[in-house]
Amino acid sequence: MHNDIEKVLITEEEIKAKCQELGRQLTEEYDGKFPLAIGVLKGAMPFMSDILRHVETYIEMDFMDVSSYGGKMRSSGEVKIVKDLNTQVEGRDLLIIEDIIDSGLTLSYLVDLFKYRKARSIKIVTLLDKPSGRTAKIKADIVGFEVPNEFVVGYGLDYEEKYRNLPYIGVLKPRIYGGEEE
Ligand SMILES: O=P(O)(O)OC[C@H]1O[C@H](OP(=O)(O)OP(=O)(O)O)[C@H](O)[C@@H]1O
Ligand code: HPA
Ligand SMILES: [Mg+2]
Repeated sequence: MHNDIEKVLITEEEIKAKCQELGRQLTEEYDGKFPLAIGVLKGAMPFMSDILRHVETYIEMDFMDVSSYGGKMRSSGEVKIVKDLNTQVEGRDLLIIEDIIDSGLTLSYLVDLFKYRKARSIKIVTLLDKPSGRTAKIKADIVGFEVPNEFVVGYGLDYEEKYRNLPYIGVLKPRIYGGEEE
């Protein structure tokens, strides 16, 4: 698996330190508010698990499973709800947790949905931001790292459902996705 990676963009140590830093920031932001943290499956799972362990105030967790890439490298443009929340969001302070904002289509769909459901406030924390991929008008409130215009894998992010369990963020060798070898 590690042999499929051409280069590491963000190391395991850098991710750990960032989760600590952002967790502290969220503790200050949400102290006394009991927000609902919403993890966007499947990609946000490792980041959500690591960042929330550094949030030292009451927080509720729920999950939404949406998919638009279907394991591929380009968004289908259509966001599908695979699993909805179990929690009512009306009047709640929401914290959406994402692994990456690329085109922004997933998050703009979710933000619209939660506004329609009358959330009190909506904030977004994302581990990665790829501004060059953006087609929808959406911005995260908290960003871990900015990444270049490359397809990245690891720490939740997949290519054809593989590599989510890598502890770092990297770029695949071109032969893995059928490109030219370097
Ligand atoms: O900004 P966008 O272009 O919408 O891309 C970001 C979304 O795409 C990926 O999810 P995907 O649909 O691949 O589902 P997954 O998390 O199950 O891999 C990623 O986890 C984000 O949720
Ligand atoms: O760069 C990416 N990698 C993996 N999944 C993704 N979903 C949106 N962008 C990406
Ligand atoms: Mg995916």
